[in-house]
Amino acid sequence: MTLTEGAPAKLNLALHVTGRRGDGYHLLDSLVCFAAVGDVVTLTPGPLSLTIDGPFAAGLEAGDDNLCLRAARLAGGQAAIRLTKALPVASGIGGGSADAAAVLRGLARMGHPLPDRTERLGADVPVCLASRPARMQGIGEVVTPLPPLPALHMVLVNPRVAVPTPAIFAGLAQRDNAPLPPIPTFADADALIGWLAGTRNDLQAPAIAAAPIIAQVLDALSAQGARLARMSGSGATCFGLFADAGAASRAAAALARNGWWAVPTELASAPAPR
Ligand SMILES: C[C@](O)(CO)[C@H](O)COP(=O)(O)OP(=O)(O)OC[C@H]1O[C@@H](n2ccc(N)nc2=O)[C@H](O)[C@@H]1O
Ligand SMILES: Nc1ncnc2c1ncn2[C@@H]1O[C@H](COP(=O)(O)OP(=O)(O)OP(=O)(O)O)[C@@H](O)[C@H]1O
Repeated sequence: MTLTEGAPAKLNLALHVTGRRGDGYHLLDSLVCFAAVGDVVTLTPGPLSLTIDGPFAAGLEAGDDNLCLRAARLAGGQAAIRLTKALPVASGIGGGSADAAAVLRGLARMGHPLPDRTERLGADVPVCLASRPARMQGIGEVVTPLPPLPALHMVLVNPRVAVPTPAIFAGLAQRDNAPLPPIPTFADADALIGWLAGTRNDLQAPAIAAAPIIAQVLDALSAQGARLARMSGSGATCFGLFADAGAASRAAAALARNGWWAVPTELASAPAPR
């Protein structure tokens, strides 16, 4: 029996860095949601193994360090894992964490309980396990589910530059920023976009310093009519929020002409409850 689990892209709609722990990890306060685009993981009972295919398979090794295998070992699960990699690697949308979470969800369906402290696999793994809108705090291990968000028409854009997360945190000029303002229940996309305007991604400035093309991506999203354009995670993927699905599709087609990965999408539907 083969199980399939989606591994949707994680988006940090807002990301404030509020401090740093003694071990160097940063304290975060983030509004996280998930997009309808993502990797796909299938699990077939049997000895542990991993094969990778899909458009971004070439950027990734299937060795012991792969987060799919690390997740399976942490859960004590045995399965032949197939990862179809649709998300660019090291791009701020949680690809590896989403894959690890999908493996853990699949193994849970096969009877292997979820391990404790999944943030050891990656700071984004706890929020990716839920794969639904949430506030993420601590270093990523404190996940508070939120009510469903209003429908969003989005474009994700990656200029095909891999950005290593540690270097971006190291480039922060200030580490003790204010937390997010209180998160209301948003009546519609206008209300959400209005609230987001009062928030930031604190990693955006150091990421632009490391990879200036990110500023071009943000400008290009705005020029295509995005009502809000911002970077996700530690970059380099940026998202734009658009008025409707047609506007998002037209913007993605125009941005793809730069040779960038540019996909129109919407919010993911949440995975079935376990
Ligand atoms: C930036 C975010 O994408 C926001 O959602 C995540 O916090 C990063 O999550 P991730 O890629 O799963 O990160 P990890 O693989 O756990 O950490 C990579 C590196 O990023 C830095 N790191 C990560 C998370 C965090 N809260 N503080 C950090 O300082 C650390 O140097 C760490 O060694
Ligand atoms: N299954 C996997 N998918 C992607 N990257 C993986 C995977 N397993 C291990 N990695 C390694 O993890 C690193 C981070 O990749 P990932 O795509 O998770 O970053 P990211 O999109 O920046 O994530 P985040 O938003 O959580 O910071 C890469 O350098 C990659 O080599």
